[in-house]
Amino acid sequence: MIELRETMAELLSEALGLSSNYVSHVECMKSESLACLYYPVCPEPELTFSTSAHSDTTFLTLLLQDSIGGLQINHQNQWADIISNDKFKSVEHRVLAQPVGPRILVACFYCPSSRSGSKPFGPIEELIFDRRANSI
Ligand SMILES: O=C(O)CCC(=O)C(=O)O
Ligand SMILES: [Fe+2]
Repeated sequence: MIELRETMAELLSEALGLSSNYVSHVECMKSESLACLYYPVCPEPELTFSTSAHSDTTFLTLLLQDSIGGLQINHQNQWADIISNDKFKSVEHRVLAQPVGPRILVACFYCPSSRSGSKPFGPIEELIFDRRANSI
């Protein structure tokens, strides 16, 4: 997972047009926690959700899931992502209950290091769009 984090940090940095070590350097995904999720078979999935709509507060979530399905994302809502200044949004998603299964997956949540305490994170300076400079 550590190697995967380093690779993802490099790819995310480059996708933002930043130097490849940028995300790693600011330590916004320095620590990770794993959750093993188990969704039992639901006899009446149309009456409920496995997980209601939400967006993760982590910097990045990676999922290793089986073939049962059910995860949905919402492209319509405009959620602000203060780290990448809206370039990467925290996508709203939910999980439908399934009449088959169980559904089993592992979620890895990447967060700033707990050792960085209350270190504030703001928009990446290089990504701040100056409307005044572009209005001429
Ligand atoms: O079960 C899933 O596919 C997603 C779980 C999830 O959204 C979460 O743990 O934050
Ligand atoms: Fe989630």
